[in-house]
Amino acid sequence: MSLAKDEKGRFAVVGAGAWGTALAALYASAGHEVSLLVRDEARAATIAATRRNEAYLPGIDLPSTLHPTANPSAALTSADIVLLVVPAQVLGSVAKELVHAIPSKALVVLCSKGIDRTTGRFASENVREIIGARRLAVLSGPSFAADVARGLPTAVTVAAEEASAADAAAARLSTETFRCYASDDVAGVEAGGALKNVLALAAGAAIGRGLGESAKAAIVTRGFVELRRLSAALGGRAETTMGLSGLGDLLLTCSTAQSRNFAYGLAMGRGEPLSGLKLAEGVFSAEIASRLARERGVEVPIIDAVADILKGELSLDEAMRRLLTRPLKRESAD
Ligand SMILES: NC(=O)C1=CN([C@@H]2O[C@H](COP(=O)(O)OP(=O)(O)OC[C@H]3O[C@@H](n4cnc5c(N)ncnc54)[C@H](OP(=O)(O)O)[C@@H]3O)[C@@H](O)[C@H]2O)C=CC1
Ligand SMILES: O=C(CO)COP(=O)(O)O
Repeated sequence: MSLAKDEKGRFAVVGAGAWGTALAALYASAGHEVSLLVRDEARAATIAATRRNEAYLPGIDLPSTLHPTANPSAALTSADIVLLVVPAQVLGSVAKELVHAIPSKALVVLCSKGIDRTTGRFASENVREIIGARRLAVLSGPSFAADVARGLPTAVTVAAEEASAADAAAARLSTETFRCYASDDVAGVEAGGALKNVLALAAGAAIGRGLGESAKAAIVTRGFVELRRLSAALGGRAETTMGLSGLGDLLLTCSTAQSRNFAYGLAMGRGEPLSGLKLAEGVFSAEIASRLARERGVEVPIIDAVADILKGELSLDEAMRRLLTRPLKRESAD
């Protein structure tokens, strides 16, 4: 049940990076009224004038009905749906800064995929006390910004604490090319979105180091076991990890250098410079994911290895040796 064609929403998208711009383009193309809140005034003016966001979505024409602005109240005042699309590490501060400008009845949709490394919290936990849980939803699933901005089809999960609120949010966020499945498993959806990024670093590193597709498949499969274990320990349901924001996004992100996390892992594996690479959320989530697992007594050897490599405490070759020489055991999915 998506919105009827004449039921148009007033969307405000906060964050004009790749994903924010893509979602703004998606909803503007679907006929909704859309404001895109850009941090920098000059960039907002350039996007408005050129109908392009070359820094983040090169070569993609943006609909003329999308309104870029650097003015928070202009973007937010009349919105009935607000999408927060900034990196996980700044989501809390951005929410605090804007909360007074967000209309009290607006649905607030969190689109970041990561864990705040200072608080150890996922997006909804971080923002709940600022915005209020009742009007929050999270959106996650296999969705490269460039694909969505071009109008290519995909399906994602939209979660909210109440099942009926999730149904309503999924209906409002679905378009003809963007199919939203509803879920009331917020923890599971957020865990899937954040942990797949860490595992994509490992998959990319294996390919970059020349270990081959077989090694990558083994890492992705055993990584998925870790995702399932840790998600369950954090309150997520098993069926969610088998869905779009678990297996679905893991497969996408571990399969191509179009993923910034996979590309970052590739560069790590090749020993190439890492500075100047695009946002790879897994880099910020790895150590805290490893800590959350340790605190809950959950075994996540691949996630631990990624965290140790990023801290400079382990080489890739040592990491592979460490993984391959763990005590042999029966294969188990949990
Ligand atoms: N790209 C994708 O395909 C997808 C991304 N996501 C998730 O969405 C989130 C955002 O990713 P994405 O848009 O791709 O990232 P980008 O790096 O492309 O863009 C980040 C955006 O956040 C803004 N920003 C950064 N810091 C702040 C701050 N302190 N205050 C306000 N704005 C800030 C940046 O502004 P400025 O340009 O001024 O620095 C920029 O507009 C991530 O968690 C990512 O995992 C989810 C699904 C798909
Ligand atoms: O989350 C994404 C696809 O679903 C985007 O992945 P990257 O951030 O690795 O590019």
